[in-house]
Amino acid sequence: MQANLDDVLATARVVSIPLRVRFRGIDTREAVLFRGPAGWTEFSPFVEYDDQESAAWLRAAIDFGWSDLPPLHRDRILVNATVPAVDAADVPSILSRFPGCRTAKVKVAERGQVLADDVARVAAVRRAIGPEGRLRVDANTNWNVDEAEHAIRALEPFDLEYVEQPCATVTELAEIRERVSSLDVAIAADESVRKAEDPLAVARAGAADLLVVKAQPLGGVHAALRIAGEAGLPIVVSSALDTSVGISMGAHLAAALPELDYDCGLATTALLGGDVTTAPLDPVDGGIGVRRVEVDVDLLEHFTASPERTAWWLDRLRRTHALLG
Ligand SMILES: O=C(O)CCC(=O)c1ccccc1C(=O)O
Ligand SMILES: [Mg+2]
Repeated sequence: MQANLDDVLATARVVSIPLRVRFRGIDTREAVLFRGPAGWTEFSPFVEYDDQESAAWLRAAIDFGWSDLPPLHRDRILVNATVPAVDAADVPSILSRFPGCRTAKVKVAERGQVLADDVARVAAVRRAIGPEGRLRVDANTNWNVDEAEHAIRALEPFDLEYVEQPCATVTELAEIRERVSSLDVAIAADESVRKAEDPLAVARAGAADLLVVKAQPLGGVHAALRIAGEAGLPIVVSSALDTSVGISMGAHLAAALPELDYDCGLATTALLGGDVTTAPLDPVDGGIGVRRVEVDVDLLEHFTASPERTAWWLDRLRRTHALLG
């Protein structure tokens, strides 16, 4: 499962796809697509990530394009709607992009907003999905322990399945988990897995009830599968605003897990204003299929990044590839 730089560059195409809604401060998503013997694959670390962090994303891309897949246990993955930190009034139109999804994940603790904004947004989502819907929130590390406790108590009446990464550190996660242990709200770790020196530290510390696992930052389907197995906690597979090619990587990871009790964060093509394939892995009836994706040359052309951005990405690809062992 080695791919030299020339193999990668031979088919590499850089795309720039507009987002339908601003998400984590960006309104355009850039990605490199390339093809290995096993099929199309994606390299799309966020632009601010350094080469060291991006190396795991390249390892993942090469793993998906150059190696066989592990045995799969399912051919469809139930997915959550992903609701960015929008105004409560915009919630119904966001949710309409996720047909059939029984679960919604809502971004909270957005910088520049206040708790009342989160309460209003979460209330709007609960109203839209009804009492049977499953509702989870993601704070992306943005609360300290006191803020997290205050917010979780304010949001708890809307019946939360879990709170994803309420605070930044494993120590803080352990403390907030302890403080809200009398409430029926689980604590999930995301950044403490995908950005950690040791992705298993949070599980070992007993600081989370479940783990969010993403294929690209963890070095690929095989590496993420190993980490999930060693963690011994329930897993939610999620993505990073990938094109359908990157989502396909996540879908195969989700399909390879022996147990999958939670809906996955793999419906995010619904937030993109376009895709690289004519058969996208968009959510249908609350789920996505598990299959590889063939790119469409006209769509690659349509979303081709500028010469400057293309040069930037190919340069990044070269530097990052040099870091692989
Ligand atoms: O999990 C989901 O519903 C979608 C993916 C998602 O939220 C996400 C997308 C890009 C970067 C970070 C995150 C995150 O989970 O924190
Ligand atoms: Mg998250």
